[in-house]
Amino acid sequence: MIEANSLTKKYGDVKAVDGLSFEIKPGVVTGFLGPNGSGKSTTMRMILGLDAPTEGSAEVNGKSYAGLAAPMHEVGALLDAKAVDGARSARNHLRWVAKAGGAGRKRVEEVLDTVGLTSAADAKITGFSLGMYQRLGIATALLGDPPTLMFDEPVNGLDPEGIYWIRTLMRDLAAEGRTVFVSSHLMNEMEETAEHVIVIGRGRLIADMSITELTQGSARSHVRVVSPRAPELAEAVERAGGSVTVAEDGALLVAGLGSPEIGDIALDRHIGLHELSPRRASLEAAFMDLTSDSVQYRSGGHVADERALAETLRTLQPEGK
Ligand SMILES: Nc1ncnc2c1ncn2[C@@H]1O[C@H](COP(=O)(O)OP(=O)(O)OP(=O)(O)O)[C@@H](O)[C@H]1O
Repeated sequence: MIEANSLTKKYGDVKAVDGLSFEIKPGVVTGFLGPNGSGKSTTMRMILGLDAPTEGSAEVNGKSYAGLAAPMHEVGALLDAKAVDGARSARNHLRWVAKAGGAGRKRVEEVLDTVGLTSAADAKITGFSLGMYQRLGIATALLGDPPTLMFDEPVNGLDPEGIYWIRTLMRDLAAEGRTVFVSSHLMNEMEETAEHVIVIGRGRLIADMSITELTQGSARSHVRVVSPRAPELAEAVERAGGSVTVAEDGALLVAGLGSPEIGDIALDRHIGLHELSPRRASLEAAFMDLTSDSVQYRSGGHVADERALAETLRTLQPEGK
């Protein structure tokens, strides 16, 4: 569990983090989404006691970081994967950290295995690829077998295989009941990894909600239906309260009713279905809907203003889009 209460950090006149309050719960991966420079790293550093808040506070498992008796066994973090002594081997680096934090040599071998670095464990770290650095950073975070984990942009610069590996690991760690808090500046990345998102812009909270909540509420979520008796089905679906539009290929796009209801309507009338597929709005589209709502909306007790949201959205698109 991680808790931030009115967390604020000023660097001179710049408010890097501005009154952030949130609670990160165990058992799910929570994404921390915000454009570059929005204050994600600073927030994580304050949670880890590496930066002092100007105002407010942060707690890990109910205590401030400084109050944790055995920090390595309470929270593990990957902030900057390259911040290690490259002259050492991965095994020696981990042994050194383990000794300092109170973990045994057996645990070092376990984490090397978890991250797939056993065969490279005795090579000098300097020769590592970025992906291997990330794996080593994750191994270090896991050393104390902590219930809370934080990863700052862990997939940056990784190839698809590395990204897939990290995503799976995070979900597995959350499924074990751990608190997993992971930052990214890309919306599509978070959509694949997290169940819940905290979105910030310019150091301020913009949204704090589950991805399902966000996307199911979006008008862009619909069910795609293909049937040889489409017009008849469309009429029945509309009578049942669904709204239907027809795609270019003749498929019905139904909003307002779920697949089970549409399937039952078709069955009652003995109408054949060739396709019945729920299409969830993308996280990106759902956020667009929020902006176009033109009203301010509340999240986590904070009011997000439209301009901040629109500005944040613009910078959260996948690169090259
Ligand atoms: N030590 C520092 N001194 C002065 N300004 C800082 C310092 N650290 C961060 N900042 C500023 O605080 C703001 C937030 O930075 P931060 O690194 O927390 O953002 P971020 O969301 O993690 O972005 P990125 O993904 O680029 O790291 C930025 O404007 C940054 O320039």
